[in-house]
Amino acid sequence: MGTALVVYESMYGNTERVAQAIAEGLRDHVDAIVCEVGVAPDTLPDIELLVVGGPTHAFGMSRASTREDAARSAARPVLSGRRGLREWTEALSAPTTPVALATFDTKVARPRLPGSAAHAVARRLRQLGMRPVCSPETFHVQGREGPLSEGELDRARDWGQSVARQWRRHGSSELAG
Ligand SMILES: Cc1cc2nc3c(=O)[nH]c(=O)nc-3n(C[C@H](O)[C@H](O)[C@H](O)COP(=O)(O)O)c2cc1C
Repeated sequence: MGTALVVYESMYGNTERVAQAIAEGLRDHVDAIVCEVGVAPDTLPDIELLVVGGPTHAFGMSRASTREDAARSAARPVLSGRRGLREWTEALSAPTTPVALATFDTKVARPRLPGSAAHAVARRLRQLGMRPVCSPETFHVQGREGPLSEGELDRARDWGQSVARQWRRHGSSELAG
């Protein structure tokens, strides 16, 4: 059984908490490492399952300008101010071995806005040859800086378990096809 890597972007810590909960769920089935996007590797040797998530900013993945906006209003330094999923995936090399994929994002619960960082990053990673095992998933926060809506960490743990189960069911060879 190979290793799973969870890469997250987070300004205020909400997506980071979701990523940690997803990794807990994954670990019922597979070894899982969690990595903040600023220090995520640009190649993926030995990774069989990649789980990627970040906050939805301006209907998609963050940009330098939206991260600056996020930092301006924050009481503490933001976690992923320097590099987001967009910049990481631009630097990422296409894997030479099959990599299964699952993506998630966080969004405000209200108002319900269109757009999704999870869909956007999935599109980019599919272009690098990765194969999604499930649809992108969204977890909700109560306001721009959080907190997470009630029950979202439990849902994230369950989703992590379900991603690992679907990955095992499909098998990496079929996903590579
Ligand atoms: C600049 C900026 C733009 C945002 N745009 C959206 C948006 O288009 N849709 C949405 O649902 N939430 C939006 N949000 C709310 C973020 O999704 C929310 O801050 C995030 O889920 C919190 O996660 P984090 O603590 O990991 O950064 C935006 C937040 C910021 C700071």
